[in-house]
Amino acid sequence: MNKHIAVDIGASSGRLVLGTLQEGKLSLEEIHRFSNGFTERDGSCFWDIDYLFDQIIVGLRQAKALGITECTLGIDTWAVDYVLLDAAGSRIKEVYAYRDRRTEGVMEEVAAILPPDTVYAKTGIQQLTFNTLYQLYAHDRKELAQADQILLVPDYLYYRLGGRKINEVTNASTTQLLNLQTGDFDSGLLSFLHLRREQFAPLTAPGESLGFVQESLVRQYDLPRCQLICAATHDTASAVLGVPVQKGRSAAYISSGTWSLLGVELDQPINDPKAMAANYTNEWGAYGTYRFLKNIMGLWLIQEVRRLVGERYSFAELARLAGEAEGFRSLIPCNAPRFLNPGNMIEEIRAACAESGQPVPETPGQLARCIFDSLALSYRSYLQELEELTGTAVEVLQIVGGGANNGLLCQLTADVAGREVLAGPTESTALGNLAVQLIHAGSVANIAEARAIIGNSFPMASYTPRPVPQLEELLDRWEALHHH
Ligand SMILES: Nc1ncnc2c1ncn2[C@@H]1O[C@H](COP(=O)(O)OP(=O)(O)OP(=O)(O)O)[C@@H](O)[C@H]1O
Ligand SMILES: C[C@H](O)[C@H](O)[C@@H](O)C(=O)CO
Ligand SMILES: [Mg+2]
Repeated sequence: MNKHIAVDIGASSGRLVLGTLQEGKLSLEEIHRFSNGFTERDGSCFWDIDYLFDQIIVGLRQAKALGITECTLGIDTWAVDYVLLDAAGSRIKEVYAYRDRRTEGVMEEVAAILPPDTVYAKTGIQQLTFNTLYQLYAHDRKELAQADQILLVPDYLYYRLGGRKINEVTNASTTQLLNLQTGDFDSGLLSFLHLRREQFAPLTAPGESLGFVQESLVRQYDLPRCQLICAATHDTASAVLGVPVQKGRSAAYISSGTWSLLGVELDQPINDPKAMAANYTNEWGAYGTYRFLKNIMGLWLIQEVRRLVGERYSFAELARLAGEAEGFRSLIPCNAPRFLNPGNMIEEIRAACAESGQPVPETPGQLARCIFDSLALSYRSYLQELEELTGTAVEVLQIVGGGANNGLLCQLTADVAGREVLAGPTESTALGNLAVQLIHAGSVANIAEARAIIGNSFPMASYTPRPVPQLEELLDRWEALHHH
């Protein structure tokens, strides 16, 4: 089979992308793109998982209409969120979105019972209020006890298509329940949650075949014959696979989308006390690697501003307006919990600026510039921490994902971080998803070859650092903001 389709569903949008490898070049054709997002109902936040499944079917029908009669298919989505199945394999409940406020205070409550350093030594996963560990702790215990199977979102979509129940390892690691030493769900953490191992599925690695899309679906919807290949189903794990390698230069990546995930790919985890104090994570990567990274609030900030000012402003337009606004006029501590899911992001940003005695952004351009300036300074700070924790200096920063299209943010990042930024591929997640399929098909030998092909197929934009006037003063302001 030489047709390969990546299903990449992020928190803000999803897409089905056809990958074609010809004479050493990989090309992408977007077959279907759709919006995604959670809705608030009676004070809770839910994803519409049936809508997402339906969009996959729509995309596959379009692939068939394009003449694709058979293909392989890989699925990746955002992390941590889960689906409960009953013994008949039916979904028990709506799928909570990780920005739901039910986990507020839970991390602290659990920390009073389970020492965080014990959990970090076991799992190496950063403390995020919405980790599956905390979501399950907050979940109704009776309902959890009824769950015959707990699948993460992409596992569930595979199950709906092919009937096979798995927990794919890269995404399973984001639950903060996988034990680095045993390579399985940690029995102590499961019993803390009153859960049994058999309520989870077999841990499965990227590259395994998961059978075919069920014949009943193929017939009912006139779909291609699809072999399901287990992708690196955490979208960030796929994004990292899609980052071209910089020969001879040490690089770090930023997977820049709803979140900005800044990190490096390691062969061994770093879960020592220093890494814990800096709240760096060791999410599992494909092929036995680890994604040593940090979650930064990311372009969620501008997504929310755009939602409020009106979607008549494209992201490109907001970046242009930001470019016309005064630089470093107002800054926000991007990773502060207040920005995780405020009712009104514009008011939250304005309040944060007012409270810290800074000019309050008024226009969309000023708001956007405040966000991009602040993200760039966040990247600089966390990059410095990353270098200290790994003991490796970073020469080049590779920004992939939708944020690679934001030239202003890429340039600001190069300026304040003082190193070259290489931007692209925008669709690194889909490319990493396809890479696993191509390796499974034997068309590509390994991930190193896949990354070389991606680098040769998708040119990257280079941003070299420009001098930042009064940089020292600006960094002092940035520091003060975090101790405000
Ligand atoms: N032309 C553009 N100019 C500026 N910013 C852009 C442009 N195109 C996309 N973006 C930025 O990219 C973001 C979307 O990135 P991306 O498509 O990687 O996210 P996603 O895959 O939908 O979600 P997730 O991050 O959850 O995977 C938008 O929020 C926007 O800020
Ligand atoms: C909630 C997760 O940290 C988040 O989804 C991030 O890991 C991700 O998947 C970004 O797309
Ligand atoms: Mg994405």
